[in-house]
Amino acid sequence: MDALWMVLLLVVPALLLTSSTFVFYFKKCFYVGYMMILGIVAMPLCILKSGGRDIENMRIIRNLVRHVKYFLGLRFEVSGWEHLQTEGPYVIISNHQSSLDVLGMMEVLPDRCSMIAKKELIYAGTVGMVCWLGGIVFINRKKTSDAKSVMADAAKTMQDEKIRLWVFPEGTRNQKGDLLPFKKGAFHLAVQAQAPIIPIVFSSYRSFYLTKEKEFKSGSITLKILPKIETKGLTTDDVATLTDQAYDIMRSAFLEMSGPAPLLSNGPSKH
Ligand SMILES: CCCCCCCCCCCCCCCC(=O)SCCNC(=O)CCNC(=O)[C@H](O)C(C)(C)COP(=O)(O)OP(=O)(O)OC[C@H]1O[C@@H](n2cnc3c(N)ncnc32)[C@H](O)[C@@H]1OP(=O)(O)O
Ligand SMILES: CCCCCCCC/C=C\CCCCCCCC(=O)OC[C@@H](O)COP(=O)(O)O
Repeated sequence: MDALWMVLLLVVPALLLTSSTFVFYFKKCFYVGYMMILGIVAMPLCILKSGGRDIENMRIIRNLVRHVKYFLGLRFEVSGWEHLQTEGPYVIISNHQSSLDVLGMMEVLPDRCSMIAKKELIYAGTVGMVCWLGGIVFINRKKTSDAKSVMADAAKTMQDEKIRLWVFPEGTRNQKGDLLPFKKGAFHLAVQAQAPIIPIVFSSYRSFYLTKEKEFKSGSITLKILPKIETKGLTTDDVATLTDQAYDIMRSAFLEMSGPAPLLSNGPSKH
């Protein structure tokens, strides 16, 4: 009997831990489960601090999430901190590879900064509730007119309440080894708020995180904060050029940091 227990308690987990597929699912489940638990901790803290939905809750969220990287074996190296030393509102734009991006965001998230997210995220259990408490602006990606009016309100709030917003201009997650063409919302937002844009580029996750191959190893991620792009005096007519300008800057930084994209069957097209 004792021998059987020995096998169950030691040998089976040891075998499982040598399977990279098992490690992949284990780490992913751990990540979601642990973030849900952190959500339970965050909710009362946020409500006690500010009584409800408030951008100041992002400080609590940032502090609670920062250690999660250690459990997953991830390291972040950040360069260009000086570019975040900007007073007042701005729009941060970054590439979006996975829900793991949240860990990188929390490494660099400035004060009074929330995000734009798809509205489905509000239903993600305690994480969704915490997103709401942290002042995340939810948009319906399928209804451009609704998304535009929500973002126009957000531009006004940015000016009135000196708020920063983080947007993923690709509009969805992407692990193709290159950036997707940018949507224009982030740039309209910056022009409407007359606020600068600060691009942040995450290096590729492909050396440690491969969803198709079911691999999730330890790894290191570089976050490169790039110089701000001014929008003062720009109007709606300038949005297309501004979008192209930001795309070119971020794409070259991404390729430089991560190496060229792997060959794709139908390569990414610009806009
Ligand atoms: C403590 C523990 C708990 C853990 C606690 C975790 C906490 C923290 C987690 C947070 C995590 C967040 C992570 C979320 C991550 C996502 O949810 S990513 C997905 C959601 N985000 C986005 O989609 C943002 C980017 N998307 C956009 O900006 C898109 O432009 C929009 C607004 C959705 C519209 O989409 P679209 O129609 O497909 O796009 P697009 O071609 O750009 O626009 C169509 C036309 O509308 C125009 N237009 C677009 N936007 C506008 C605008 N705002 N004003 C005027 N015109 C506009 C365009 O110019 C274009 O017209 P033309 O120039 O062609 O004539
Ligand atoms: C309808 C349910 C929405 C997702 C539920 C996932 C539960 C996540 C729980 C813990 C993970 C913590 C990080 C949460 C933040 C995740 C944000 C995110 O990455 O959303 C996906 C969105 O950027 C793009 O989605 P699509 O690939 O375009 O679709």
